[in-house]
Amino acid sequence: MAKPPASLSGQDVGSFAYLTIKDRAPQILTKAIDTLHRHKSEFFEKYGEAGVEAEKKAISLLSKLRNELQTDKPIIPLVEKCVDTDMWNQYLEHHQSLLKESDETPRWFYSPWLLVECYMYRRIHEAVIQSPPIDDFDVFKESKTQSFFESQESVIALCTYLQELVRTIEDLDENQLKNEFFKLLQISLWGNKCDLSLSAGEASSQKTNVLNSLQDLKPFILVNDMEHLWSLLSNCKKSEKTSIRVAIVLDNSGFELVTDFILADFLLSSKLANEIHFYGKSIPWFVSDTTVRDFNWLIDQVKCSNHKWMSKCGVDWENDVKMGRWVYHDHIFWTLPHEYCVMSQVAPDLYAELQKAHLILFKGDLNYRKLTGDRKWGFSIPFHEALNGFHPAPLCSIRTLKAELQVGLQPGQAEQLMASDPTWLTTGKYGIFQYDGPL
Ligand SMILES: O=P(O)(O)OC[C@@]1(O)O[C@H](CO)[C@@H](O)[C@@H]1O
Ligand SMILES: [Mn+2]
Repeated sequence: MAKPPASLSGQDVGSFAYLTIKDRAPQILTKAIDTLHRHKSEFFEKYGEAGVEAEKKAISLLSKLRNELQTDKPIIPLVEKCVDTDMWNQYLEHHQSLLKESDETPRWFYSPWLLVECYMYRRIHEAVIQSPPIDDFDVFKESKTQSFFESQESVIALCTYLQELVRTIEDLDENQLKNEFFKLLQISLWGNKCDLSLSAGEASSQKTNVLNSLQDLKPFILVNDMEHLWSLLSNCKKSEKTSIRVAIVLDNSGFELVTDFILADFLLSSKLANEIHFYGKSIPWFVSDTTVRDFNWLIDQVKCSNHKWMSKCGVDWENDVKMGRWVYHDHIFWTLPHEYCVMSQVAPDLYAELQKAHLILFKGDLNYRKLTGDRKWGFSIPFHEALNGFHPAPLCSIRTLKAELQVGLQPGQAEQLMASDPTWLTTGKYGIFQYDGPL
């Protein structure tokens, strides 16, 4: 197989990668510092003077990190011993060894964007865990919570819609069921517009009822493989398999996670699946990504709502978890900088787990970058080729475009988009359902 193309990187001045490292990353660090500041009295109340000292330490570590980034210093190894520290440091060494010839060292604006961006979030985590007793503080929790509360109206609309649908689901014919499936897939796609790292942690929520906008948003779906997903799951259902397992590799908490839960609930209620396995992050990640705490917090919030249908959803979802129909997993691989084509070597247990699924849905932009290695692929090379050997089970990326990377387009499609909207790759305005697997 030909060598894959070069990685996206901050070396390309003016590129989205470059601008993310130059502008968005320092803003995210500043916001994290500010959040710690604002919680000072809370730390004091909880831990006394030790809490205040810890807050100072975490802030000084984050300020140092911001300075390293802004002055393009070498990427240094992690120091605090954790389950993933050796793997991280080995990966950094590996990158160092690739550069031996040229006398370079891995640096913020020089190394692959995927590596340095993941590294920044891993260093934020290191700063916090090096600062006990506040070492389990999530600097992004507030933004995630805010994005959920600001989307309340949409959440209520979706929960009400779902409850009505589930009540009459037995009466739907094949075609109606398929239409509902497509609707909820699109809700989950557009839910991905609401991530917080693109807006540098500023509010990003869903204020309008997205159900009413689906028709208008259709032209913005650049690759639409929803039919394949329907064929796959409806054939599984017809073959009366004892278990149909769908894996959802989660992205953002808040509104997007609600849309994923709505889809998951529908998959079970329609018997298109009978087990949903969710994969989340084990540490705070890319501002808004879902951790187990966010997962449980959200179900709790939905349950405690005083809106009848919203709270019914929360009760059902909590029950799905209790009964093992919904299973949450985390694995350190999701917060390593590796592209997914090396998962079978780096995390064979996770790869084997994913192989058990009949379908894997990968939510969001970062998952797409890792699926395709975050490389400068041509716009029309096949998705299968960009996956570079990563085929644990039939899979589909559900993502709005927020990075200068897209494969599998029709010849001429990218050129047309570029002419009509030069920002098409990075604003989250366009989306895809891109499938790879047997047809
Ligand atoms: O994975 P998500 O939540 O859809 O997006 C993550 C993201 O905002 O982070 C990076 C910018 O910092 C971009 O790759 C991408 O747009
Ligand atoms: Mn995200």
